[in-house]
Amino acid sequence: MIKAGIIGATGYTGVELMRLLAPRKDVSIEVVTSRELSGTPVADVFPNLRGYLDVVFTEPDTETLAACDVVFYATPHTVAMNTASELLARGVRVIDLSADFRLQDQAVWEAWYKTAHTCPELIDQAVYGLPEVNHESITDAKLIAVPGCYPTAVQLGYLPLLEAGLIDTSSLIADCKSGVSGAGRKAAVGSLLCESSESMKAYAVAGHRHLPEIRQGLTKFSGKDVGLTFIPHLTPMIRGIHATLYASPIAEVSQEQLQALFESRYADSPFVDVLPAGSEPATRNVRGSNRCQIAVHYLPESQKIVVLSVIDNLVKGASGQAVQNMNLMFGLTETAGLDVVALLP
Ligand SMILES: NC(=O)C1=CN([C@@H]2O[C@H](COP(=O)(O)OP(=O)(O)OC[C@H]3O[C@@H](n4cnc5c(N)ncnc54)[C@H](OP(=O)(O)O)[C@@H]3O)[C@@H](O)[C@H]2O)C=CC1
Ligand SMILES: CC(=O)N[C@@H](CCC(=O)OP(=O)(O)O)C(=O)O
Repeated sequence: MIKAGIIGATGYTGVELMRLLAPRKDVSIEVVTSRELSGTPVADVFPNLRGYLDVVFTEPDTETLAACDVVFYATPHTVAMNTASELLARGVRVIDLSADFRLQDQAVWEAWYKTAHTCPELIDQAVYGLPEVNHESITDAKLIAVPGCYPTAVQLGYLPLLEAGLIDTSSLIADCKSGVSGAGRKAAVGSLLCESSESMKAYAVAGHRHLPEIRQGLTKFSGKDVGLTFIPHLTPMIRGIHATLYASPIAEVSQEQLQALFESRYADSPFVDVLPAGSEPATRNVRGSNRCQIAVHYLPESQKIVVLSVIDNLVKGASGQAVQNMNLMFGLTETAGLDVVALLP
């Protein structure tokens, strides 16, 4: 039985971790933290978990958390970097859903997150938790940096093209849309129903903190510098990321060749579903599931490749991917507890 702790269990990703882990017979959720709701039973706040999880929120406390085999940080950026090293020193495996250990260049991280990194010595030890790329190293990892939601959708979409060296890397364009749960559960005017429904807008056009994370991954896949324009948009849905990715081939390509490339690259990836040629994936078809659905199109008239990639930001974009990493770290079946069909409608 794997003993698990969740720091920040009242946020959207924390609640999603509880939803995915509570029914499992091979995992026991021992500690769930919330500073605000310490002392309150989980089911009083989240009645969907009644009968599945009989624990009480507690204050985050290293001593209590150290009794776990694995601790998930479902906390805002800059929390994990202050206490993860104590847990690791006590033999606990750490899976961080925030960005504290995602960027390998400390200076770049500090520039984008606008603060000094308090635990730079762990940056090199952290494994970037994208199993479709780092499957082997995740198995041996003690500390996982779970990728961000946009970076998951964008990297999985561009990966086969970059590894195969098929596209011009100097001017990639990632046009991305997110549901409002991506902004977290904290009260914020922009997340109010009256502000976010019946409307759609781009944001962080001048620079979003996922830009360096995506660029870091794409550069590794291609072995070349990558020029990337990444524009996120807020859309009036709760869950979902839709990424439309543009690329120019450097030599002649065909739809059949691209389709075969994507299908063979993801043949052994249980959570990447390459759709038939001509498909137009929708976020609703991955809602609540850990799947990334991808369609690749070649447009002969403009000579552009367009990849469409959709995920649920809270599942493959965060908590589901975190559980996928846990499964690999503990030698379990990669799909354990994640074989869930998307919710429709
Ligand atoms: N929402 C999404 O789609 C995605 C989120 N992420 C990342 O996952 C992390 C969590 O996101 P999300 O669930 O949306 O966030 P929320 O804002 O919904 O929840 C944050 C949680 O962290 C706790 N918390 C806040 N500050 C601290 C602190 N200093 N120490 C301990 N606990 C703290 C809060 O509880 P309390 O204050 O009561 O302690 C709360 O439970 C973030 O880093 C986010 O960037 C990644 C990918 C997608
Ligand atoms: C819609 C929305 O606000 N999305 C968030 C990104 C989601 C997320 O939390 O990603 P990180 O883990 O990297 O922070 C944003 O743009 O800030």
